[in-house]
Amino acid sequence: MLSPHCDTRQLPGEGQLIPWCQHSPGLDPMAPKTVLITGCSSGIGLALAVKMARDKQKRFKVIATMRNLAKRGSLEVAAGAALHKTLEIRQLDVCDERSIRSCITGIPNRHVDILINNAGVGMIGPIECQTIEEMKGVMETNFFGVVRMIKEVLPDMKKRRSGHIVVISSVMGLQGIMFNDIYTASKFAVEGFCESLVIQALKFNVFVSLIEPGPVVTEFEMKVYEDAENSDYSMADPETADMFTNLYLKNSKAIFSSLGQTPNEIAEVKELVGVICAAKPPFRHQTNAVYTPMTALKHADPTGALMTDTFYKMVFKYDTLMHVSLKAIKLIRWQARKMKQGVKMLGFK
Ligand SMILES: NC(=O)C1=CN([C@@H]2O[C@H](COP(=O)(O)OP(=O)(O)OC[C@H]3O[C@@H](n4cnc5c(N)ncnc54)[C@H](OP(=O)(O)O)[C@@H]3O)[C@@H](O)[C@H]2O)C=CC1
Ligand SMILES: CC1=C(/C=C/C(C)=C/C=C/C(C)=C/C=O)C(C)(C)CCC1
Repeated sequence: MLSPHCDTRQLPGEGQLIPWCQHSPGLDPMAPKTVLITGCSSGIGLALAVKMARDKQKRFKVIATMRNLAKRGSLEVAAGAALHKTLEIRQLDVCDERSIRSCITGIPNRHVDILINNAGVGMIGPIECQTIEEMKGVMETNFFGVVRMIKEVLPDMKKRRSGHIVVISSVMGLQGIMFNDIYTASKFAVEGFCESLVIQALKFNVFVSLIEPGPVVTEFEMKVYEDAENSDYSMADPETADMFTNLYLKNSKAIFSSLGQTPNEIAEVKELVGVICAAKPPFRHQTNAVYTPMTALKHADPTGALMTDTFYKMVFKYDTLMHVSLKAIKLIRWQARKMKQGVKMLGFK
């Protein structure tokens, strides 16, 4: 019989049911795993921290970190009874090595089973209007933030011959989107770094997984739109400035409203928690099946022509058709959600 901490869910692409506790052979399978998550003041980090801390099988002890502890209120409320039981809140700024070291050193035996690199910032707009310092800021958080965290925990994981490093990347880690040049570059950097590291890590029984969400409705979206509203576009030529404000922003809002997932959907069992608990965690996992055909364009044609032609036409030629399709997708997803709610209310799983 399996222990109560073993999970036999069948994950997509897996042919057999495997108990998750085989993930760390040699360790007490009953002991909860210590999970450290960065950027838990809002959005995906907060949702995931709560989901894991409130796990019915009590498989996790969550160290939910944030750079500014004054923002802990929402997490404390959402965690409810899990606070100080299966969830602790700690300060950690991924741009500050001392803050990282002090947080990790404060954990008994520096023992982190699962590291979830979630902290990140967005940046949109024409590059003519962004300073190199601002661009470096995005790389500092999204790329070097991940590198700093992994450098701190990997040696311990290697010694223990066990561990899982999860990185919240993005579909923009796979494919560029206009006016997201620097953000995309930061996520490509993360993907390249992890793709190189994964093989060496595997030799030490340490898994690396990249999670690639499409648009998720969080403060991330609000922050980039707010920045966009307050930015000065006089450094860009009028055609580029107009393309960004009147074409990109309009299209992006439509994409978020039709394809956007909620942070809770990302944290849901078959998404992040499913990947984390898999016996053999996948290296890459996209969370939004509706968005996946878009990223597939790149792999279908290595010359890049299929992807660039399609995106060019979507933006500049078939704008109206794209909006009609997005509205149809929004309606279908709304109906699917309602049906799911109805099924839940009737008491079916
Ligand atoms: N929303 C989306 O559409 C998508 C988001 N992602 C990725 O998901 C991750 C989470 O974003 P999301 O939840 O959407 O956005 P949120 O803005 O809601 O959350 C981002 C979190 O990162 C934190 N953070 C930023 N800088 C630092 C830092 N230096 N040190 C520690 N924490 C920091 C923020 O803290 P603070 O409150 O202090 O700013 C916040 O807690 C990011 O990596 C993002 O790139 C990927 C695909 C899509
Ligand atoms: C797909 C697509 C578009 C926009 C996609 C967006 C806006 C994706 C956002 C993803 C996010 C926010 C990821 C975060 O990491 C355009 C350019 C409007 C038109 C062409 C096709």
